[in-house]
Amino acid sequence: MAFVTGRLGRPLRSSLLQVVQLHLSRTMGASQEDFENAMNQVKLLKKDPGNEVKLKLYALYKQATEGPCSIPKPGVFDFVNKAKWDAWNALGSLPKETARQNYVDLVSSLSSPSESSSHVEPGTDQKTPGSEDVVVTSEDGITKIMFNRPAQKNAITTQMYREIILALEAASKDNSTITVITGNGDYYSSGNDLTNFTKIPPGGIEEVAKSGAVLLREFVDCFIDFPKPLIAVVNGPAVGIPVTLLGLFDAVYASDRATFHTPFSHLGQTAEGCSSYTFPKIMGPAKATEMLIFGKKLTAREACAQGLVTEVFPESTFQKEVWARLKAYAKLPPNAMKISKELIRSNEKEKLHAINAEECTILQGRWLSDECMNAIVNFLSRKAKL
Ligand SMILES: CCCCCC/C=C/C(=O)SCCNC(=O)CCNC(=O)[C@H](O)C(C)(C)COP(=O)(O)OP(=O)(O)OC[C@H]1O[C@@H](n2cnc3c(N)ncnc32)[C@H](O)[C@@H]1OP(=O)(O)O
Repeated sequence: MAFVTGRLGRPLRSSLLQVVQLHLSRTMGASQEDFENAMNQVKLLKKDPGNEVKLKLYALYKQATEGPCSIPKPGVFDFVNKAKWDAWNALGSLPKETARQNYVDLVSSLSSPSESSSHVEPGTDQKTPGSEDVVVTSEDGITKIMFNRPAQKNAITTQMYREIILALEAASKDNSTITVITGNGDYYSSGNDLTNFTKIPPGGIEEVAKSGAVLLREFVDCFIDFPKPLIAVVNGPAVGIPVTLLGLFDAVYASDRATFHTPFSHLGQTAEGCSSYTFPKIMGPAKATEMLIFGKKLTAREACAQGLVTEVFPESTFQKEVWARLKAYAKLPPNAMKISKELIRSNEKEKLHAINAEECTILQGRWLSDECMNAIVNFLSRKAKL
């Protein structure tokens, strides 16, 4: 840890790079060969991935091969080309290498049934085969999206953010009535996988920060816009983004073993998931400050007293009680529930999108700060037993 002290800046960046060398096994960006393989895989997809995904693939392909969209915008009645142009243009100045990597990741999440989190047939009772990092099942009117990296405390990789986006998009349209997010193992989730920051593309750390902010914004937007009742079944401790997102859920059921921790200042980071707005609204600014600025960890009962958690259950009966209750809720008329959710949430949506955008812009800058790099180097050094 010698290299994390003193005045930072360039030396710290090179320290981060040194630590990153220890984590490089999974960190190389997609090669041209990976990209070409992915293009071939797309042609072999057994199922039509749907228009939204096809537009994403088109946009990423164009960005990866031609760079930012610079062709004239098609006319309003040229619906197909306008949708393609919009999708490409929305990628802004995303670097070619990142687009290539995102394309490869997206195809890999689609191409094998055991890999995709979002390919549960709508309305069917089935489990996604295989043991992947995000597992989606749909049963008894409930679509369950489960973090599934128990050995890493369900830390969320960039691939998982993308899979959850796809899973939420699919769940919003499937036949289920309610959607649940939960974790496998002893943790709900330990938040952003801090090794996400070690995948340094040719554009450097600036590019990591930029593409991270784009991904985070898209991820949180999906929660803001999710149309059905969204329930968190918090089976254990939660750190970082899985905590902040709770303000966008419709109900939060927690085991009495769960804890809620947002150590952003310790990490040189700032609030996300719209928590800079939802937390003060839910618990008042003073309690929100203790969590979001001072990193105070709450027990499940404290979080319930603050209004962040709906109800706490003893660990011994948690799963049984919560799922029995959710199965009963899932039998309620789906349209009435969706309309009521719309009534409760719609007047906040625009504001939440603006807050999300602002939080992501601020975080993009934070990720480049010495404070943040220092914290990540510290974590990686401990992990690498330096
Ligand atoms: C696209 C980018 C979007 C970014 C969004 C912004 C999000 C911000 C956040 O979420 S901030 C929160 C980040 N999370 C953390 O800071 C938690 C870090 N982890 C820990 O502090 C601890 O691991 C712990 C308290 C969660 C658990 O401690 P312990 O019980 O002692 O277990 P281990 O530390 O041994 O963990 C087991 C194993 O898991 C790995 N791991 C756990 N959490 C993370 C993580 N967040 N990122 C990466 N890896 C994690 C840990 O390193 C161990 O791995 P190993 O066995 O050493 O290989």
